[in-house]
Amino acid sequence: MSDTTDTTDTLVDEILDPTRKMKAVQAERPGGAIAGSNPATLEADSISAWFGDHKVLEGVSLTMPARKVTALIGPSGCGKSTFLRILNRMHELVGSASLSGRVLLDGEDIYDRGRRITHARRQIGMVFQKPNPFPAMSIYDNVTAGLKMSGIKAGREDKDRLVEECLMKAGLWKEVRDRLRQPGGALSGGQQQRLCIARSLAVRPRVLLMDEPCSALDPTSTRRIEETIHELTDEVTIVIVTHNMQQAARVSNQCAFFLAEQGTPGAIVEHGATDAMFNNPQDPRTTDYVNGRFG
Ligand SMILES: Nc1ncnc2c1ncn2[C@@H]1O[C@H](COP(=O)(O)OP(=O)(O)OP(=O)(O)O)[C@@H](O)[C@H]1O
Repeated sequence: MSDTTDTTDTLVDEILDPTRKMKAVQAERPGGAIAGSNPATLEADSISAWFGDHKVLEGVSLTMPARKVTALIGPSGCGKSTFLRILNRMHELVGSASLSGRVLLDGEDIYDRGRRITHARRQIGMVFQKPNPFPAMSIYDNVTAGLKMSGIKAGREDKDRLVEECLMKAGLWKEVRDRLRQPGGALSGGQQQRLCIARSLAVRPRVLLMDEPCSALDPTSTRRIEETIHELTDEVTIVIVTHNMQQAARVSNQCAFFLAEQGTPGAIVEHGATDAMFNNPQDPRTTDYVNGRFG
């Protein structure tokens, strides 16, 4: 067996058994390391962001604890999606975009010089507003597509196990197990979104970012995704942008309320436990927003 195959097999084993990698990492580097595969705490420290000269975020600091769901709420244009995209280095894909501040994944700055962008993206996955499976690709290949993009090769048996595991976690296995070779594009919108979640999980992210994942879905599919979010909290830290206050209340442990007032950059007005944000907010602007008085 070649060295390449050994490395590949190890990576696949790590994907299938996250504790294996963590034990190895912890043995090598006491105190933990960025390369682990367990849910991580994500911390934004004084994040400001620009598109060209237009400052869209100002001094945003927020801790998103491991194994918790954090909801980002606020009216349109206040910078929630920009903030989310900063959390996995997607903001820098826009030519005019810039930022200041730090994003710490279990204490390690993903923007440190020398940290590869692909490393951050693999550990911090993203599910988008509109389900975006590869439509002509089979359900099975959609799930394993992330492996290929991350340069991870796997044998058939390992892939089979991984596909089943990820589809189970995404709550889709029972619906598709008899038609894994059918195209991803043939699924319903809600099923496609769960397929995208399964695809994200296949590279064993430590954090999953979700940008309005239910806004294109009907109420039943929305419920199903919310159940999936609940079931995933032991697997991955979740940060979700949502305009739906009931959804924020149902799925999140904590909320951060963003606002961009009168042409000023977006900032966090208030954040805290979801119960407190909805039932006992400290800022009158939060009270108005969560009660649907604006936005
Ligand atoms: N690619 C871009 N180029 C230039 N400006 C942008 C770009 N993307 C977002 N903006 C601007 O940044 C600000 C924040 O936008 P962002 O999409 O982050 O807000 P949001 O709170 O997520 O809004 P929504 O809830 O409507 O999705 C807005 O003023 C928007 O016009």
